[in-house]
Amino acid sequence: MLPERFVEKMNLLLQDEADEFLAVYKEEKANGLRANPLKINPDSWAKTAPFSLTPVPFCPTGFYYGPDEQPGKHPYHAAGLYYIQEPSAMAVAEALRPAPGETVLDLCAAPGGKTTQLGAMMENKGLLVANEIHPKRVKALAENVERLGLTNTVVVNETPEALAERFPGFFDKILVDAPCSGEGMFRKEEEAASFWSQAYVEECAARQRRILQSAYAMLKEGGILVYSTCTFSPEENEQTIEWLLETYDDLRMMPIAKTGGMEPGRPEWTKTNRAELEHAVRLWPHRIKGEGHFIAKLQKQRPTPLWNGRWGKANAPKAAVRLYRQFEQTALRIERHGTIVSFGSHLAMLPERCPDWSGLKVIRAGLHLGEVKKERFEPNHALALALKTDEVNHVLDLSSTSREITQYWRGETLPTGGDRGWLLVAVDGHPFAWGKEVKGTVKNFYPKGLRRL
Ligand SMILES: C[S@@+](CC[C@H](N)C(=O)[O-])C[C@H]1O[C@@H](n2cnc3c(N)ncnc32)[C@H](O)[C@@H]1O
Repeated sequence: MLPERFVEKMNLLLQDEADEFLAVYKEEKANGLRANPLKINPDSWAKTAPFSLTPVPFCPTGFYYGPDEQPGKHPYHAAGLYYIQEPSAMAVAEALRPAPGETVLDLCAAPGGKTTQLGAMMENKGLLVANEIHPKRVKALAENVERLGLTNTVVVNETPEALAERFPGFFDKILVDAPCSGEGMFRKEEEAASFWSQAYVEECAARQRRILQSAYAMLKEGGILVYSTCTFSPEENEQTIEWLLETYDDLRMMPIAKTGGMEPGRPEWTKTNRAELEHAVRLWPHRIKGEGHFIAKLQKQRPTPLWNGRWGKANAPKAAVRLYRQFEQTALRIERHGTIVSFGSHLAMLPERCPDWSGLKVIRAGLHLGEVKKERFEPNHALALALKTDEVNHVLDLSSTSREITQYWRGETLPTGGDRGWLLVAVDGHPFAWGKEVKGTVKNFYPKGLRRL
């Protein structure tokens, strides 16, 4: 059931178009997945995938899948070949499109739909900071970052204000995918509709402004900000951008290409009626196949002193690094170069040009290599998912339709007859998890919390 006042408000805003807009709430939602170019070639994979996929017009790695399919339950999902994402949400990272090597912040990042898309665009080069304020939601973000094989990403659990204090003028590109009243989620999550009120819309708008103040402070001169919501209210969209342009007179709106049915922002829904608001885009559920989004892109012009904080330094004990290097020499065919840091008994390799994070809450810093346990090195699941099968000496490749892959996913051991030590269990050639083959049996190293029970 749609809130009555929401229906009245949309009728006023959309007038002749309102019936068409409101009718979509009676239809089935569209389902989408975004193929992960860090692991597969999206186009060729889509042709052979075990789902019926059709392209999303505004995202080259995005596909719609049918209402009866369940890609979330397939082992390819666990192997990080794709991310299940509401189709219109796929347009947001496309508008920012960071290049490999840039310094990028995703300020409101959980559960990681846009982070994983940005990381793939960056080809794991440069630095991507994925921040989430809520301690529970940040866990899902870290899991998705690992599953998709991101190695240049630092997952952080901070407020935007704490980050702004530490990183003024630091980032080339920032995404604020803001917490919003979620009017575009009413079809996907019925609960979102029960939260809705005009007062809630206004509360969200005030919070968005606070978050944007922090984002602005963290941009370099010439840096680019993308702001997005999954709601339709002008208060949280055009009016938020109007406020931003009035507050920071050096911010310039940049046009976003209006592909695949996207429409311009609506200046007439603001006080000042600035024509440049048309550079923003609206994805309407009655115009595209998806739930709806608003996206705006802006560039900072004001001279901003460059960040001059401290950089991250290697601090891992030599003995621990030696154990990792021994593991690398026996199990892998590659050597990874980078700054290795320790968190207790755990080792991680930092992304390029990574700042010092002391005093801030970091959940995951770059690539989690593994842990030293009783003088031995145990590789982490994240390392398995960041490798390619030809980078590992021993691979146990299982078919996605085999009983063994389901057994392994459940946490069972597998009899193989060999004794090769660490090996990479793969599904149809894609890394799935670590296993340790000892005296004829592969011991299961699929993380307990991720098992499919
Ligand atoms: C729209 S969701 C982000 C979705 C995510 N970007 C994705 O693509 O998967 C907005 C996020 O902002 C977080 N949030 C809530 N209040 C916040 C605040 N005051 N500052 C920053 N983030 C906040 C929420 O916990 C939520 O995870």
